[in-house]
Amino acid sequence: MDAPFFEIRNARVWRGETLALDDFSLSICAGESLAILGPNGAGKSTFLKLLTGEVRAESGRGSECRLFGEELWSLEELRHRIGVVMPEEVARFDPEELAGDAVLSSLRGAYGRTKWMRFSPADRVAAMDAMERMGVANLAKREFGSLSSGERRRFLIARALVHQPEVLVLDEPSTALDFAASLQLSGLLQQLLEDGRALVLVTHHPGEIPPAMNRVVLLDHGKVAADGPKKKILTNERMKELYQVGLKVRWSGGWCEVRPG
Ligand SMILES: Nc1ncnc2c1ncn2[C@@H]1O[C@H](COP(=O)(O)OP(=O)(O)OP(=O)(O)O)[C@@H](O)[C@H]1O
Repeated sequence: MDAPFFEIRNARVWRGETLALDDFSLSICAGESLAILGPNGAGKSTFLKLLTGEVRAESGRGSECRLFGEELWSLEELRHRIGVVMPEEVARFDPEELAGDAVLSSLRGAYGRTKWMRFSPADRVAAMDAMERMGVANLAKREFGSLSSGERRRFLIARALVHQPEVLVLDEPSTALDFAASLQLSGLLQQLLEDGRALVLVTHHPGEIPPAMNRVVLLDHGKVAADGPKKKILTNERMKELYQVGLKVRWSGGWCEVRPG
């Protein structure tokens, strides 16, 4: 059987002087998808940084943190095995550069600026394939800065997919998207799940969790507050406890709707 993609036990993670994750335990199987929710400051980004190797858990005290079964890993290897999509990456591209180069440059670990880079025909096919999967191949020759926010977000996902990663990690992917673009994005994530792609989705909005994603983990004050099938986890009572306001949860066709209640 494959080693779990991610396994952490009894871990503490410090961000500066703040204990961001405490007594933190979580396991994600290879190929498994899940959504992570929690209030501001709950530790979601810190958890993502653990997944991508950007921060490390405190050693000792019986704690353990393994990625792909290993306690030690190289960031270079992780970058190929885990595709990460962070909306703030958009700001790293020259707006005048071709959108397709945003995807190609990912193969060299760069953000655009492909002028002096060499790419093989196979690289170009891989980039085109990733853009086609995201429905943006026809925009490859447009300037990156001329794209809508939703189109740019699709290019970011194509950038991550070009490495054929084992898992795609998305940090609040609908940030700053309008209503229609964020609905389209959720549909796109549903499609990726249906194609067998493993996703780890960090979001503030339960309504963005695609129907094909069943596991939900709630974080609160640096700890796992709940973990399980979404219909058991996203309940009126639990949402009220977590966000300290009355909320009503409804389900429709596998999508979650949360209203004041
Ligand atoms: N670089 C840092 N230095 C000091 N403290 C930090 C740093 N980054 C995060 N923290 C603190 O760690 C805690 C967890 O932060 P984190 O960003 O992981 O939460 P989050 O759930 O992603 O929040 P949000 O929903 O607001 O993005 C917070 O108390 C935060 O202030």
